[in-house]
Amino acid sequence: MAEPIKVVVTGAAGQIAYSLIYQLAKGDVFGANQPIILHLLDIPNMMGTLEGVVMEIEDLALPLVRGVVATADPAAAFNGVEAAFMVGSMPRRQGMERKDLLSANVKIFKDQGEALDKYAKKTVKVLVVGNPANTNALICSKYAPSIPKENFSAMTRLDQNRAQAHVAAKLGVPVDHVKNVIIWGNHSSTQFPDVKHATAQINSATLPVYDAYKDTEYLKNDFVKTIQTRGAAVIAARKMSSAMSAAKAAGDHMKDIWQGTKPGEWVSMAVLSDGSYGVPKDVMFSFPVQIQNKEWKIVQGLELDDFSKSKLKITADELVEEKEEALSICNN
Ligand SMILES: NC(=O)c1ccc[n+]([C@@H]2O[C@H](COP(=O)([O-])OP(=O)(O)OC[C@H]3O[C@@H](n4cnc5c(N)ncnc54)[C@H](O)[C@@H]3O)[C@@H](O)[C@H]2O)c1
Ligand SMILES: O=C(O)C[C@H](O)C(=O)O
Repeated sequence: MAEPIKVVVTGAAGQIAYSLIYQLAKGDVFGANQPIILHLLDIPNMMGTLEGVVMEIEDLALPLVRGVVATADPAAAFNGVEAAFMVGSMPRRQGMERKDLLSANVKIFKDQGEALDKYAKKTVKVLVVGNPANTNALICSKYAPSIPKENFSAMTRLDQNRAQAHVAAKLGVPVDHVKNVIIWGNHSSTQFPDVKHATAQINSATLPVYDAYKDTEYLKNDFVKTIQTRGAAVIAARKMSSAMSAAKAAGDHMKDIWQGTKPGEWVSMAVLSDGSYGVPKDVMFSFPVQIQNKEWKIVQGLELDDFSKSKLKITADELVEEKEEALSICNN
C-alpha cells in the first residue's frame, strides 16, 4: 500500500463536496491502493455543519481514509496537499449566468491561489469547480506563480458527461459506447459541445456520431443548446445547482489526471490555452486532451469547419472578456 496523500476539498460543507468526499474516500479517484488524508476547508460559519460531515466520514468506516483535517484556515487546509478540488464558492440561482458570480467568487480564487502557492506541494494538481470555473482557475494559477500553470485546470467534464449521455440515450446505446465528445471553451452558455469527431458503437459497428444520427441540423442546433443550458435546467427543476453529477464529473476529471486517459480516447478539460486551434493564449479554454504520467496534451490536428470555428470564437471572446473583468476585480 502506498503512503497516504493529502487531498483538499474546499467548500467541504456544501452540496458538491457531500457527494465528492464519498467517492474520494472509497478509492474511486486515486485508486483502491492509495490511502488519503482529507483536508476539508470551509468558512468559519460552516464549521458546525462540517463537523457533521466529519462524523459521517468516520461512520463510513472506509480503510483508505487515514485522517481528516476540518478547518477554516487555508494554511492548514492547503498544507502539503497533492490534489486540490476547489469547490468552495457561491452557486448561481435561477435567472443568473455563471459569469454573474465573478464579482462574488473571483477573490476567493485569488486568495486561495496565494495559499496554494505558500503551502501546497509544487506538484499539486488543482481542479477548479467553483463558477465561473475557467476564469477562477486562471486567477488561481496567476496568484500561485511557484506552481506550474499546467497543474491548473477547470471542470467542463460535467458538460462532456451530459453530451455523451444525451447522445447515447438518443442512439439507444450504453453511455460508454459513445466516445470522444468534445466540449470547447467556457463552462458557460457559450460552450461548444461538439460531436463531429465522436463515435458510437452500435451493435458491433463503430460509427461516427454524425452518421449514426443522420440529423446534422439537430446536432448543430438543438443539441448544442440543450447541453449549453443543462445547468440552468437543473437549477430550474431542483432550485439548487447540480451537485451529484458535478461531484461525479470532478471525480472523473481528477481520476483521468491521476490515472491517465485510455489509448485513442480523449476527455475535455479547461487548460491554459497555448494558441491551439486559433484560440487566444492565456485563457483557460476547454480542449480535448490526452493524459499520461499526470501531464495533459491538447489533441492536435482535428479538422474544424467554418461552423465550428465560429462557435470557438464566440466562447473564446467571452473568456477574454471574463479575464479582463476578473483582473480588474483582483487589482481593486
Ligand atoms: N464546473 C462545474 O461544472 C460546476 C458544476 C456544479 C456547480 N459548480 C459550482 O461549484 C460551486 C459550489 O457549488 P455547491 O453546489 O457545492 O454550493 P454550496 O453552496 O452547496 O457549497 C459551497 C460551499 O462553499 C463554501 N465556501 C464559500 N466561500 C468559501 C471560501 N472562501 N472558502 C472555502 N469554502 C467556501 C460555502 O460555505 C459552502 O459550504 C458553485 O460555484 C457552483 O456554481 C460548478
Ligand atoms: O449551472 C450552474 O450554475 C451549475 C453548474 O455549473 C452546472 O453546470 O450545473
